[in-house]
Amino acid sequence: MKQSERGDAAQPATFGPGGPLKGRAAVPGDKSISHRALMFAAMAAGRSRIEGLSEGGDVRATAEALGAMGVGIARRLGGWDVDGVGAGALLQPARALDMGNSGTSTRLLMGLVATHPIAATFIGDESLCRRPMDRVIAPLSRLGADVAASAGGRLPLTLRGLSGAVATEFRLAVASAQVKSALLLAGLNASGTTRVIEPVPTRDHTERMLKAFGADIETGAMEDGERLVSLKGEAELTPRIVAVPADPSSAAFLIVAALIVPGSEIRLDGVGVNPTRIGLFETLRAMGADLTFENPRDLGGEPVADIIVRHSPLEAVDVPPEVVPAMIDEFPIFFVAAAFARGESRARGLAELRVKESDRIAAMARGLRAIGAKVEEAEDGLAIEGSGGDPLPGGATVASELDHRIAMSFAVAGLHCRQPLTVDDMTPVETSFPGFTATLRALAAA
Ligand SMILES: O=C(O)C1=C[C@@H](OP(=O)(O)O)[C@@H](O)[C@H](O)C1
Ligand SMILES: C=C(OP(=O)(O)O)C(=O)O
Repeated sequence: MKQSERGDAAQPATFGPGGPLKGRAAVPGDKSISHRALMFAAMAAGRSRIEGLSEGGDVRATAEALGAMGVGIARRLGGWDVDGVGAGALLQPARALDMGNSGTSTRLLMGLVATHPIAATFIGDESLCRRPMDRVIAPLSRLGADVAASAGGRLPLTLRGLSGAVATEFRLAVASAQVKSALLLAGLNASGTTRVIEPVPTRDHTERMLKAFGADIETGAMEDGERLVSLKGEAELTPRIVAVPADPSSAAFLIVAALIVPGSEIRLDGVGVNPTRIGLFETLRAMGADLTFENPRDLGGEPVADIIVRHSPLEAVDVPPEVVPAMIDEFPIFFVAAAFARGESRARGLAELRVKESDRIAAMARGLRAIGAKVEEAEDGLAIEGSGGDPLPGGATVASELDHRIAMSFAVAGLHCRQPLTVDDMTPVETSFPGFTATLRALAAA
């Protein structure tokens, strides 16, 4: 069920001190890669097969929207078959596309619709309706798409695309893989070459997967160090088999849980370790984490490894600004790790966190203070004085604010508090990590 349909059935849950975390856990398929696998398979004429797809609410929103535009998507024998229509062949949806809680679904699908001669209305839950869409509306309008949005460039909005768009060059104003990907998706059905210049590199799953689907795409560094992605339009993608790695952003919660609970040692197999995604793992290592990658290998163009992590005393760290894009979704759980480290950790340059599923700077500062951590909030970051490995007091109820990553971060923090804490609503977790609470409890009970 998407959050926009859910009503008010909040599910509070309590997390408290218990035993060390031990054993292995399965981590769901990468959410970013899953969205892209569905969309590129939709743009390839013929049947593709996806193994390991995320089955959380966000990726289901993408699948249902593509289904409403004529793409055949069915779960068979533990994987997903996608009957793609080819670039340019999406059909006019008969109903509004419900994006639930998912920014990636919204922005990437807006890109796809922009170069199809159809009109689509995008709706979403309360959290998604607060998030800025101007960052895609403005460049897609340059391609000729017509967008009627709610105040402030927000959802609900209706986007009318066109066929025969002429490709152009874009320079990203915000470091955003979603904007980059929206423009490349639009470029698939434009004539000529789409060029996207990124001043700061962001996750590159779109580039890797488009290449694997047979697109004519090139990436390279420009003289000033900026990154340029060029994609030839009117692309004919070839259907293929896609294997989706386990999501490093989901693995992050289990990893930090094992690091902060004394005596823990866990193993997570087949996790994506794409360099544009592992800023948190590098930062944790710099803090002293015993975190190793075994059996590094390639899975359909994406690097993966088995991750072994053991409880470790953590030292405070200043997160270097250049690492921020590679750990953009991991700041909530990084702040939890910092709250148990020795010394003051600082991270700045995080203004984007204020426009995610919640204002993640404010939500984390409030919740961490409520459980007894010392936190100083800045407009674009946080400073946290850690406990030096001691448990925090806990004993409070914290708000997940329609944000899966806030909910999971406090669930983990509760494992090393003196008094159990309550997360007021765990339902948002279903968007990216169905079964998270059971997975965490099984590791702690092993
Ligand atoms: O492209 C993607 O799949 C994503 C990019 C990031 O968003 P931005 O591009 O808006 O930073 C990230 O926060 C989001 O969870 C997924
Ligand atoms: C920001 C996130 O996702 P999205 O933008 O797709 O809602 C996230 O998963 O942390």
